[in-house]
Amino acid sequence: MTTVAIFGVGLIGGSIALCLKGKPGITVIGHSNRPSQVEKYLQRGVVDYATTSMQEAAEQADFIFVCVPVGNLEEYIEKLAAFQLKPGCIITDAGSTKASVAACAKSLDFGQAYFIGGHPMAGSERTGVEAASSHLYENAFYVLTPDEETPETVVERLVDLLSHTKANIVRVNAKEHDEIAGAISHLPHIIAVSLVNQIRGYNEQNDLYESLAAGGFRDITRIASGDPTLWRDILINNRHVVLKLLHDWSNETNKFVQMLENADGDAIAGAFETAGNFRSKMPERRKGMIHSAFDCYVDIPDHPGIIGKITSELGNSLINLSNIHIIESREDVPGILRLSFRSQEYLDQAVILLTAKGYDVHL
Ligand SMILES: NC(=O)c1ccc[n+]([C@@H]2O[C@H](COP(=O)([O-])OP(=O)(O)OC[C@H]3O[C@@H](n4cnc5c(N)ncnc54)[C@H](O)[C@@H]3O)[C@@H](O)[C@H]2O)c1
Ligand SMILES: O=C(O)C(=O)C[C@]1(C(=O)O)C=C[C@@H](O)C=C1
Repeated sequence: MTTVAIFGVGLIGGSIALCLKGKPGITVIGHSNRPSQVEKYLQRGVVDYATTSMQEAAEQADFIFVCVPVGNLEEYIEKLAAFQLKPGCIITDAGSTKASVAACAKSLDFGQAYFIGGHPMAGSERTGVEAASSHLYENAFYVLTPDEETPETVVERLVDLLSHTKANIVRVNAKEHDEIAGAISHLPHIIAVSLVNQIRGYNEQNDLYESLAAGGFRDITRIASGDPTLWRDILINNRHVVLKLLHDWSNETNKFVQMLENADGDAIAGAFETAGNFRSKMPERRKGMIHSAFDCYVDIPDHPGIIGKITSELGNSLINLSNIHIIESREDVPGILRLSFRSQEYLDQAVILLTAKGYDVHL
């Protein structure tokens, strides 16, 4: 039996738990300091067992996932080093930054246990176990940052366990990870927040700004609704990288200032063309890179006409679909349909309708 302990059963930890729970030979233990949370994990069926004792969860684990906010990672890793961990136990984390946690782990003595940094490149602006989904990591990239001293067999054991997430595992150096994550995740969050705050200022004088904001504004600003504490921690932790990126960003926006001052239409069109070409080359299936704003996943049994039936049910109830995508269908699992909507309202209506009609719907 393989025992997996998860510290921080929120969006990310809860989704890992859901990927692993019920798989042959795997038991999932969830930990929270708060008894009410422990109760909740059990009630929602996210874990097999839950406890408020960190030591109890850690000492029986073969794998430990630390999925707490970046600002609390080091304190958790330090506590783990004080326990009698099982020989061969693998500790990993899910933090959005990797260099500082890797340095912290390196400074500790885990006995015969190992630490390998991790970061699933998928998530959402939502938090908490309520937002967890067994489909979150499907087709996304999942970064591991083993160092040169981590034995290959140990990395392979973790990769093997993570195959249940259906993510693509990639190995990246921790420092390089932080530079890239800074550019493709941390900087976009800052841009989204600054943009929303700029418009919020105009809206104070005239609330038509808010009313007229349509697809473009909503698409680029969804991530501005991320958890403030979580993002505070990420940005402070990776501030040296992010500061350099903001400097480059300022140069990019200055190019637009110049192009507009010069009314240089060719340069403006050229900027859109270059960006469009690059973006269109990003494969759609890479959920971690680009994913639609309001998605749900429906398990579809292998019946002819089932997709038409689902879309008709939605159409009959005037629920507008913005996209539909069949995620690979394999012999051992039912097919999965990804349904995308333009608003949270349509998504909520679709989930209620399809669940009432007996479909298995996941967020
Ligand atoms: N949100 C994303 O899109 C995303 C994606 C990839 C990785 N991550 C990383 O995963 C980790 C967890 O993020 P999440 O989105 O699951 O957040 P979340 O708020 O949904 O979950 C955090 C969990 O940690 C627990 N926790 C334990 N100690 C805590 C403390 N002192 N303060 C606050 N919470 C504490 C919370 O109870 C909760 O269960 C973070 O390190 C984050 O950087 C997030
Ligand atoms: O899709 C989102 O809402 C996310 O914010 C996910 C996202 C990202 O920026 O892409 C956020 C933080 C992570 O560490 C990894 C993924």
